[in-house]
Amino acid sequence: MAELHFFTGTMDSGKSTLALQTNHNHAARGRAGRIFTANDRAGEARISSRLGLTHDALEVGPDFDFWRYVVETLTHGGRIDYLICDEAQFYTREQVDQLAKVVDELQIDVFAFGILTDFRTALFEGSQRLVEIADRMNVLQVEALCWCGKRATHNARTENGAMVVEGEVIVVGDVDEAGAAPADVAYEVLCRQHHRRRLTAARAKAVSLAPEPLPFG
Ligand SMILES: Nc1ncnc2c1ncn2[C@@H]1O[C@H](COP(=O)(O)OP(=O)(O)O)[C@@H](O)[C@H]1O
Ligand SMILES: Cc1cn([C@H]2C[C@H](O)[C@@H](COP(=O)(O)O)O2)c(=O)[nH]c1=O
Repeated sequence: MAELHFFTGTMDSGKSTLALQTNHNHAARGRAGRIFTANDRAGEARISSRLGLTHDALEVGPDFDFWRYVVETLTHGGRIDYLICDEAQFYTREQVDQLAKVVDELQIDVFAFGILTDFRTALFEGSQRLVEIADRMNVLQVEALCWCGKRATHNARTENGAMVVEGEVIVVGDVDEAGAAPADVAYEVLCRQHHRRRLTAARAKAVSLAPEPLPFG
């Protein structure tokens, strides 16, 4: 039986790497797949992992119709055994419903990968629908870590180094490299406590280096 799988984790937890590994393993056994992504950092129609792997992909815009694409491909003699769907948080609710229909009506496996919540801690539309209807939801085993060493569960956005909690939901970006100058817009994974306190690694360092107040009054 085909299934709709949803693999989730914070940014930088290995989702795109797993997406490309999944594709590799299925393709190696002669199965025919299609790879989709939306707004990848590497640019349109590319899927990229921080481990250095990249692959061509089909770009999913807001009007893309998975059901129509698959039916038209099959009608024209193409073969599809599975779909790899990266950055699935950016898909619309309707597109996730189309993926479920592809699984149920055409017996094609779908492997979807995406972050669950945005920088404000609200569910993304595509991820919410995947949580609601996926056959299996898997949290990635490689844990991204907060600067304090605890498991990171939240994706924080920074603007010129300062954490923000208001703004556009979709802003493509990357996590800052340790020690590098902060990008205009970047992301940092944090545990809930430090996300709640807006305590990024840079701010924690600045606070710890601040001189102790003199013990008067
Ligand atoms: N230089 C490195 N050596 C080993 N592992 C790395 C290196 N750089 C990145 N990684 C691994 O790659 C993961 C990020 O993979 P990626 O697929 O890009 O994540 P995601 O798609 O979830 O944002 C990191 O959590 C880390 O485990
Ligand atoms: C939290 C958050 C993230 N994004 C963007 C930033 C990246 O381009 C992707 C996540 O990619 P990854 O492969 O999981 O690292 O999503 C966003 O647009 N809005 C957000 O709130």
